[in-house]
Amino acid sequence: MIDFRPFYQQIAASPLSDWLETLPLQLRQWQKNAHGDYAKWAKVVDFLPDLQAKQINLQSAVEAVPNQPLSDGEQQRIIYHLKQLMPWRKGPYHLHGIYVDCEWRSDFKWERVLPHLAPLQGRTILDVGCGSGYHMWRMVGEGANMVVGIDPTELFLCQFEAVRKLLNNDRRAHLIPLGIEQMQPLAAFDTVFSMGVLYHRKSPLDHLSQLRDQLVNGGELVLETLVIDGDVNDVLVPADRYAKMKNVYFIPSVAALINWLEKCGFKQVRCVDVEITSLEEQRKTEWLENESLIDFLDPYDHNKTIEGYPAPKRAVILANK
Ligand SMILES: Nc1ncnc2c1ncn2[C@@H]1O[C@H](C[S@+](CC[C@H]([NH3+])C(=O)[O-])CC(=O)[O-])[C@@H](O)[C@H]1O
Repeated sequence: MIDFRPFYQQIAASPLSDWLETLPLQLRQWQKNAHGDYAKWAKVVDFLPDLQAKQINLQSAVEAVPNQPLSDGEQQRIIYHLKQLMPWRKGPYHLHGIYVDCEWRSDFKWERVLPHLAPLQGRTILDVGCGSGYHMWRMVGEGANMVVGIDPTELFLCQFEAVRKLLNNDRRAHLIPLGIEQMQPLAAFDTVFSMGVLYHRKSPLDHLSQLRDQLVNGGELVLETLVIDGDVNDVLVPADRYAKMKNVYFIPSVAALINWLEKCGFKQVRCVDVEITSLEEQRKTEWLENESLIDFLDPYDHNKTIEGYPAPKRAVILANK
């Protein structure tokens, strides 16, 4: 089982120390209700070997460069264990010569976002809905002081811990298996990321307020979400599914989103990027058995989802508290 006590020790003398009022009890409760396969997935992390990498590169990729090339047998053993944690959605990871080619090229998103950010050097960062943690490692690569991700999906916690183990057990990033709505307001993070989460929330303005509650005064919010074309009053609320996803609630226009952020008290709200999701960024690989973007689009018109809605388009918005 994954041990969170080292994290408690690490935050005890940090700006996050108030979190110790609620976190240990919440995680004890979480453990009781965790997914039936959690114990099996956590064991996979234990089965992975303790390899010492010659170099860890987190600046241009997420990569552990091996001391010496692994034998075919060793590589196959690690691939076997990592594949017990499929589907691998967010990546890619280069781990001791093994290329974990995930469904998403999360590096594409990072390249769209990074040039616009206040420098991450020395910052304390929260990544809400961090998935397997790909972007957290890239934040560490930019010199962040501490990166905490939260994501309630147990499989992603185990993927994150597997990657951590193969990155020389790096303890500059941490994944806590909670939803944002469960976090006490800490007002302690210099930068808060919420990427790919807003459209999954039933109450988007509450989500924005919860993100604001985690920021220090003057801190920066990085919000990335699905958008539609339109003006300040245009918001799509899909009738049933959107791109085959059951849990999509609100897809605003950029103007509507900026209005929401301002209503929640954010300042200097600005849109820095809008991009249609490409078939190069989200696609099927040998690291996932499920369908991918190509199956979610109208086969005769890739500008539409299979349900007839506008195809996925994503905006990056920055704002300050
Ligand atoms: N209440 C919640 N609180 C926190 N996380 C949540 C919650 N509900 C769902 N999630 C998590 O938010 C992530 C959204 S994926 C974005 C990953 C990454 N950020 C990316 O930008 O590539 C996008 C997508 O799958 O559509 C998943 O990992 C959920 O488990």
